[in-house]
Parts: sequence; structure tokens; C-alpha cells
Amino acid sequence: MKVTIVGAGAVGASCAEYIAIKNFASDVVLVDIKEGVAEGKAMDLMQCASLNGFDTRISGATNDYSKTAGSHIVVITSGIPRKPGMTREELIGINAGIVKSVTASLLEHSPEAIVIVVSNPMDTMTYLVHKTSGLPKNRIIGMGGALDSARFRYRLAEALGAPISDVDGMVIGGHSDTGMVPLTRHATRNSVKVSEFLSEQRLQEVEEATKVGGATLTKLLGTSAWYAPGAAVSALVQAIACDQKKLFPCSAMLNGEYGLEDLCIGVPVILGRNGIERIVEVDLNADEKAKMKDSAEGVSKTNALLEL
Ligand SMILES: NC(=O)C1=CN([C@@H]2O[C@H](COP(=O)(O)OP(=O)(O)OC[C@H]3O[C@@H](n4cnc5c(N)ncnc54)[C@H](O)[C@@H]3O)[C@@H](O)[C@H]2O)C=CC1
Ligand SMILES: O=C([O-])CC(=O)C(=O)O
Repeated sequence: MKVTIVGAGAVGASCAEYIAIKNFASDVVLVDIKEGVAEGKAMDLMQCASLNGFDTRISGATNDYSKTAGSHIVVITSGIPRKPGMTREELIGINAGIVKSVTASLLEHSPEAIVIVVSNPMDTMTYLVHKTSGLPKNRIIGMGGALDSARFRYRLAEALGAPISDVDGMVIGGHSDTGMVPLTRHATRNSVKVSEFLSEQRLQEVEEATKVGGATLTKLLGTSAWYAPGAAVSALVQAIACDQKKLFPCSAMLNGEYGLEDLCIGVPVILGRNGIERIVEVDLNADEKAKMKDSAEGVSKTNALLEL
């Protein structure tokens, strides 16, 4: 199983590290436009192999896509991250051009690959890959909901005073500061609804902290986060590589599901060797449906800025 990651920056390198540590892929290729960076990070990571006990071969290439040929899964993390005070949507001007050209180069050498899009604004970048690549929709997956859900579980566990392993919860909708839809009504602590433990007000605070999870870290770090994003991407890669049939919220092209059409937005999907093997339609109440509709309007507004 060969995995290529374009963008050997913070998220790309973190993703490569988690994939290697989980030891399920034979090869990981890092590609970056900055001379020597991908080669250097690959060498540094390979020098962890004997210490961390993995056999995955990690190599790097400066803009040479011939090294990526025959990849089963390709991950796009190339592009600029936001700075404190910015929204993800403000990155569209620079990142759209990068994502479009990187996708074309990747598919030239790996026409059968499944594409995972990470660069922001992620839902719109995923839509761009759909509109420009001609790939079937099961093979284009946007990563956002897996990360947002991990942050939701972190905030729920904090509020509950419970271990994170006790908590289950999911975030759907757009991967933006205002567009996320945490499904609090469905969240549980070891099968017991979290509303049995937490007040309505505390749950609202958890939802708000979840939605601005990326912005909170960007303010603290001066750039956006990379450990949990890298871990979230590696979980999606593993689900596909190992045909796990795991359920994750991912940005998927919708054709009527959730009453939405012609946009990519976070919804629960089953991931296996064919990429998105099924979109799962959760029964939403009126409030959740309204939030999902608002979120979709926001994503569509950003999509309209693309020059397709
Ligand atoms: N979807 C999600 O949940 C998340 C998305 N992101 C997004 O991921 C992207 C990457 O973030 P970081 O890794 O923190 O940024 P970074 O700046 O550390 O790394 C980006 C890398 O992309 C490279 N790059 C730029 N243009 C390229 C091109 N044409 N070809 C190959 N490489 C190119 C840069 O040289 C750099 O090394 C950002 O757009 C960020 O907003 C970050 C975290 C989570
Ligand atoms: O916040 C950002 O810009 C990066 C990102 O998407 C996240 O960490 O959720």
C-alpha cells in the first residue's frame, strides 16, 4: 500500500509520522515544492523507524511526481495555513490554485488513487477536486469532521470529568468556525446520553468551544494545528488501506442526501477500500436540519468564489 502526501509541512509530516507508527502502509512518499524539505522530513522520520518499531518506507521528493506513481491513496495538505484572526475561507485565493495543480500532477501518475483533501477551506477544496478531476465521487474525501469530532469528544470529556474513551460524539456540517453542527443530542458517555449529566447551558458551551477549536489553537500557536489533524488524516488513510468499513464524518459530494445538492460537506460515511462506500443519513430533528441548511449555504457561498 503506497500513500503519497503532498505538502511536507506541519500537517503532512504529522500525518506521515502517524501512518508510519501504525505500520500498515509499505510506502509513504512526501512531496513538497520547497527544495529539500520533503527529503529532509522523510529522512528524519526514517531515523525514528528503529526507535518506534515500524517498517514503512518513507521517502521525499521536491516536486517530482514520478516518485508518487502507483499510489493507492493521495493526501493533499499543500497550501497556506491561517494566522490568528483569519478564517479558513480567506485562504481560498492561494490554496485553490495549489490544490488544482497538485491534483492534476498526482492523478497523472496515480490515476486509480483515492484522494483525501485537507487544505483549507477544505469543503470548497474538496468540491474543486470534484469539479476539476473527473474522478467518481467515492474517490474524493474531505477531512474535517473526523478532527472536529475528536475535538468535540475532548470538550465533552472535559465537561463530564470523564476519560475521552468513555465519550462518543460526532460533528457534521461544514468545516468552518460557524458551520460545524455538533450532534449533541446523539452524543453519549458509554451509551448514556450526555444530557443526563450536563445542563443545556454547559452543552452549549461545549458546542461553541468545539466549533472554534481550530481558531483557538491558531491563536495559541500563531499558525493552525497539526497533531490532531495529522492523526485524523491517518485514521482515514488506515480505514481505506485496511478496508475497515469505519464510520467517519467526511466531506462528501451530495446528490440529494440530507436534502442537499452539488456541494461537499461533512456527513457520516463508511470508509473502506473503495473510499466512500456509503453515505449514512442520520435522522435529524428540525433544529439540526436548520443548522445543516445554514452550514450548506455558507459552504455554497465559498464555492461560488471558485473560478471553475
Ligand atoms: N482540513 C483540516 O481539518 C485541516 C486543514 N489544514 C490545512 O492544511 C493546510 C496545510 O497546513 P500546514 O501543514 O499547517 O501548513 P504548512 O505551511 O506547515 O505546510 C504546507 C506545505 O505545503 C507546501 N506547498 C505549498 N504549495 C505547494 C505546492 N504547489 N506543491 C507542493 N507543496 C506545496 C509548503 O511548502 C509547505 O511545506 C492548510 O491549508 C491548513 O489550513 C490544517 C489543519 C486541519
Ligand atoms: O483551524 C485551521 O485553520 C486548521 C483547521 O482546519 C483545523 O485545525 O481545524
